[in-house]
Amino acid sequence: MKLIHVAVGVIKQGNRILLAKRPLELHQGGKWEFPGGKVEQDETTSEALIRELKEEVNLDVMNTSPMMEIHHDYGDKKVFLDIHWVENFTGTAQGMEGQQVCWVEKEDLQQYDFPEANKAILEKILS
Ligand SMILES: Nc1nc2c([nH]c(=O)n2[C@@H]2O[C@H](COP(=O)(O)OP(=O)(O)OP(=O)(O)O)[C@@H](O)[C@H]2O)c(=O)[nH]1
Ligand SMILES: [Mg+2]
Repeated sequence: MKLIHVAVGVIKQGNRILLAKRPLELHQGGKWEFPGGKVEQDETTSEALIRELKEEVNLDVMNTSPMMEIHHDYGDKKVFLDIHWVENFTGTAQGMEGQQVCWVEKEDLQQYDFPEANKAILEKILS
């Protein structure tokens, strides 16, 4: 099975984190996620994330910093999530692909339904 390298951004503004809802037709559709997407050839994780965050939520990101890496096997798909903190950006978040986005207080994150692989990310954010 192919391994998918994904750049994932935990976008932070004060005590709030940006979440986006995955479109129903996609893998893990209907769940909330941290915005991001596949890393393409010849791109660093940070470059991929900066590109994806512009495309998906219209934010202009200056830089990102590594937070953690997660390998997860969904059975139908294997993912390598390369997660970065994103704290330096400008613009107003909006779902450019019609997806819902929202800023959520850290303490309220556990009320949202995330893909299985995201458990460890939540623990890290709350630690
Ligand atoms: N962006 C993002 N992807 C996540 C998270 N957690 C998680 O398991 N994933 C998985 O990472 C994979 C890559 O997501 P993606 O947005 O780049 O790709 P996609 O499903 O849109 O596929 P496509 O671009 O081929 O249509 C998906 O299988 C998704 O389920 C997360 O928090 N954020
Ligand atoms: Mg994506």
